[in-house]
Amino acid sequence: MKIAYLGPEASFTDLAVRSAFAGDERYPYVTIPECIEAVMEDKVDLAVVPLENALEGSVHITIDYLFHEADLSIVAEITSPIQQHLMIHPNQQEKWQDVHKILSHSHALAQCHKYLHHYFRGVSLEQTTSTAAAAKYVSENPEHPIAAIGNRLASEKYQLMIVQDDIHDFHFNHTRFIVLSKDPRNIDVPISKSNGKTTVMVTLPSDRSGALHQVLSAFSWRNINLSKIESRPLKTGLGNYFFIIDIEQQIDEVLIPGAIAEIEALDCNVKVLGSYQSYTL
Ligand SMILES: O=C(O)C(=O)C[C@]1(C(=O)O)C=C[C@@H](O)C=C1
Repeated sequence: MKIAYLGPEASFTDLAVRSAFAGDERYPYVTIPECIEAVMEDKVDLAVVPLENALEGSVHITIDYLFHEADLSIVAEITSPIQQHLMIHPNQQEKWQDVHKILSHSHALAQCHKYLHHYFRGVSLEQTTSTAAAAKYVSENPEHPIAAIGNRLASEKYQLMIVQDDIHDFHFNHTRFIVLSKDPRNIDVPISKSNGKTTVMVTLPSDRSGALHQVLSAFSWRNINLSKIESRPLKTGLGNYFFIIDIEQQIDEVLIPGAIAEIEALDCNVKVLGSYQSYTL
């Protein structure tokens, strides 16, 4: 299979793809929308993109793109531990504490916020398209006093030196990656499997009091466990939102379809993004 991922090589997304799809062909793309479009345009079979980090929360571009732009299904979820390290070009080894700029993905910078505030106050932070893109940039600019934040594979791949390891602010740092496909299908990944999940996106009728409460009741009285609900702007005006809801079980024949039918009868719009297995690295 051909698999698009947020690259370049040695991003955290690449690490997840290497573990879950060891024998498959990997195709790096610069941005998350480019990965998603590669599936829509049949350039690849699947795309793997980040969805949520335990410290920094959702990757909004992924959620928004799936709601507004793409008609794809989530076919698997891969949760991976995330360890962030500070790395520099070996030419800058002596002066690593005096770097002028630190580059990384916005989520990685946020995961190390306390560390950066404490040790690199006043140093400019620059966002890159991924942690691996930051490492690659540092390796291509050996004369600049700059550093990147990323994983160990990136330091090896781009021949950088790790000067501080495990700089993420909280020990429990995990990211959920989703596997996207044009058709709902079963993807079997040779890593440890936990319970299945279903993700839906719900739009409420405008201006009806209690609508969200009624949506949640449709799940609650059926004893369907939810693990996440988050609102995102509909982009039609202030105060207009859609909701992304994670259900802690795979779609069945009765309970979830029943809840969806009840929610639709309330004039809500429901889109099932996927019903899939959850894997943990
Ligand atoms: O930049 C990378 O290496 C990515 O794969 C992206 C990403 C993210 O979007 O959250 C993935 C995992 C980490 O949480 C940091 C960055």
